Amino acid sequence: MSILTQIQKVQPLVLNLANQVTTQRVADIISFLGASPLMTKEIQEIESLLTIADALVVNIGTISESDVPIFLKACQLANQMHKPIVLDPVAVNVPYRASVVKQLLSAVSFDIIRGNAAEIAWFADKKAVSKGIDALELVVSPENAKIAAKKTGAVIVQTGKTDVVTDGTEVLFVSTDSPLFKVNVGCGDMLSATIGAFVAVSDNLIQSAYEATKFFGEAGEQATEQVQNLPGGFINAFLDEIYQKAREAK
Ligand SMILES: Nc1ncnc2c1ncn2[C@@H]1O[C@H](COP(=O)(O)OP(=O)(O)OP(=O)(O)O)[C@@H](O)[C@H]1O
Ligand SMILES: Cc1ncsc1CCO
Ligand SMILES: [Mg+2]
Repeated sequence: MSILTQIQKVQPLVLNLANQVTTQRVADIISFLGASPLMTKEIQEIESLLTIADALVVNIGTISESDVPIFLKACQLANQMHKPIVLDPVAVNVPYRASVVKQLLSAVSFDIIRGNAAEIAWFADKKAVSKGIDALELVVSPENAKIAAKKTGAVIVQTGKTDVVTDGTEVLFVSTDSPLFKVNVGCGDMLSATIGAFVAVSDNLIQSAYEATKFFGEAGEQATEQVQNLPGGFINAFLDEIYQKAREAK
């Protein structure tokens, strides 16, 4: 049974510490995939929510100092409960965010880290050109992704024109031609949530990360074929593709 079919069967609960920009899109894609999204910002309920959750997706996109305790507690409890964690280290190249992620890395094991080329370069201790949430480096470096995987112990999904998925040894590639992914803010956040839904029903980290990334890219290519080269139409066509492809897997 494919991981996508397994999602339709189990309808896993994906718990999100989401950012304030793309919360709705992240909830939508989890729901359209056949899984169940839940967002929280309340530390007092994090233990009970993790008890019923199948995976945790942690996105630092709009993190502030008062959020750090819930991020730490959620991740530590998820580790204790053996629930998989996906980290989206939005703009980790910015110093404050780097200090938060260092704090998390010292206390927590992440199962999967999904970021753009500049964000993944940070985990590999390599210099990279970025501007806020955007990677400005066009060269795909499987080397950085492999180093990041070895340093963190996580499966790394490094996105760009070609996506690289690696556990530090095995390296898998996903190449899809959907340039409007770059224009629509939050496609990275949506991919991290998609990976969360896949890993929620599979113990195989690299396989779930790869299949989620491939599925996401293929839906993007099919959406591109349907719309004029405009971002608004693309995002709706893309979400509809996700929904249809997920239902076909039933
Ligand atoms: N130049 C590109 N051409 C085609 N697809 C791309 C390109 N860059 C990224 N993508 C795709 O866009 C999706 C999101 O990856 P991206 O690297 O833009 O994440 P991100 O920078 O974290 O995005 P965001 O912060 O807006 O959520 C992935 O599926 C990736 O394959
Ligand atoms: C634009 C933006 N700013 C913080 S998070 C976010 C969405 C992309 O991750
Ligand atoms: Mg991002």
